[in-house]
Formats: sequence, C-alpha cells, structure tokens
Amino acid sequence: EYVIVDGEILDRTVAKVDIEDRGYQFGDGVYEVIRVYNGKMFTGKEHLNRLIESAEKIRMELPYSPEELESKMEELISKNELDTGIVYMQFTRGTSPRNHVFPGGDVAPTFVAYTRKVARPVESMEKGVRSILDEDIRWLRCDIKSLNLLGNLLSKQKAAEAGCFEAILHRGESVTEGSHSNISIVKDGVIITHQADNLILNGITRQKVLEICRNENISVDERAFTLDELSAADEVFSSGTTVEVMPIVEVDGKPVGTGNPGPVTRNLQDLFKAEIERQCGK
Ligand SMILES: Cc1ncc(COP(=O)(O)O)c(CN[C@@H]2CONC2=O)c1O
Repeated sequence: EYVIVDGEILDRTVAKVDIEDRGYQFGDGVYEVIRVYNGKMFTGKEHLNRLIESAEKIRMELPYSPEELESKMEELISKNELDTGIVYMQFTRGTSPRNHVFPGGDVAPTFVAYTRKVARPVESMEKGVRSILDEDIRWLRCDIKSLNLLGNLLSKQKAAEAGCFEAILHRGESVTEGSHSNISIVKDGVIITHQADNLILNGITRQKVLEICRNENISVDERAFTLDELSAADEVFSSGTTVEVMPIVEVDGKPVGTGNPGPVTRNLQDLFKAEIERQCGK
C-alpha cells in the first residue's frame, strides 16, 4: 500500500510524521476526502479547489497548484490500483517546536495522503438510515474543512452509540448540518437546506445536488430550517462524499414521513448516480 508523505510516494510501513507536527499538536491543518469510482476521482477539481480555499482561510499557502495535486492523487490511485474508494489528503502547517505562533517561513507544510477501498453504501441508500439530534457545539468557522473535528466526532460517537448513522446538528432551534454530511429536508416537493455560510461546510456533494436541482427545475430553498420543520418534513436526506445522497428515515426515534425513502430523494439518487457515471464511467 503506498501513501504520500511530504509529497513523496512511499510504502505505508515507513510513513512517519514528527511528534511536533502542528497537525498532531494543534489540529493546525486542512483536509479533503475525494471519492474514487472506476479508478477516477469524482468532482476532484472541486475538492482540490476547496482544499486550497480552506488553507487560505487559515493563512496557509500550499506549495502545489490544483493541477499538481490532481496528478499526485492520480499517481497514488493508480499505484494502489484503487477502483472504488476514497483518497484522503491533508496539509498541516508543518513541524516546529510547539508554539501557538506560526513557525517561520522556512517551515514547509506537511502533506500526507492515502487511499482506502470504500464500497458504495448501496444497502443504506436503498433502505435509508436512522439519525439522532445533537447540539452543534462547534466553533463559528465550520466552512473551513479543518482538522479540528472534535465537535464532529463527539456527535458522531453519540449517534453510533444510539445505533444511528448520523447526528443532525442544531444551534438552538436552527438545524445546521450533520457531523460528517450536509442535511436537507423536503416539504411539499421543495428541498430546503442551510445556506452556505460559516455555520456549515459547503459540501461538494451538496453543491452537485443543487446543480442537479437547477438543471431539473427541482425547487430549492437555501435557508436555515427549524427542528419543528425537520420533524414535519416529508423527506430528509444527508449528502456527503462517502454517503452520496443518503435517505434519513428516522430522527431521534421518530419516523420521517412514511418511514421509507421518499420520491424526491429517490429521484435525486438516480440523477446523482447518472452524474457519477458521466464523470467516471459505469
Ligand atoms: C461537517 C461536514 N459537513 C458536510 C460534509 C459533506 O461535504 P462533501 O459533500 O464535500 O463531502 C462533510 C464531509 N466530510 C468528509 C466526507 O467523508 N468524510 C469526511 O470527513 C463534513 O465533514
């Protein structure tokens, strides 16, 4: 199995990161997870552009262009002969004696990437999944895909302990997103999902779904919605790189609508799959 450390492709068994790496000590870094189907990255460019954007937002300049990153990922995918899965990549602000203040300009970011076989979650997408509600305790820059994931993983852990797939996060009465996905509801045929601001990650899958809705004239209302609107929804679905378009059929023990995936979500799943096939082949 090959990985990338500091831009070099090497065997996983010799991959090492220093104990004073700022990603390890402070979570001082940014990451991306990109889906691979038929050995090809899906929405690769959008993910790589967001990685660079996230880095800029924490005042970190990546020493690679999107094109260079894309070819490094393609090289890693082919060396690992990955067919269906993900490529994980992250940049930290580098290795330097522990100090909150940024290291000097001579310290280069630490670049790590690896691939993993991840099958499409076909059965879950067919049946739908369960979710819990949890308070969104995260900071106010959720638009940055940073390594600061404690708030996310504490909520996801609660969901897992409840035998659920996702935690739907809310700030008071207002629903934001999931611990590792964006959340949308459907009411009377209209898709409602939180606007892309500092309170959510502007998911690439979310953006692809909205693009599909525009092309198909499916009405969308990008706005925050309340817990009451969530519990009165006809359909709920989560979207993310690993989950694609995932019907949520139960929230905090209560069934959503009929308790089965609804027609709007089903249609989006079909349209999304067509987009995957258009970009990555069948
Ligand atoms: C908090 C959060 N919101 C939304 C999303 C959906 O964004 P994408 O559509 O761009 O994936 C993610 C994806 N999280 C990645 C995807 O898989 N695992 C992760 O940590 C996320 O962590």
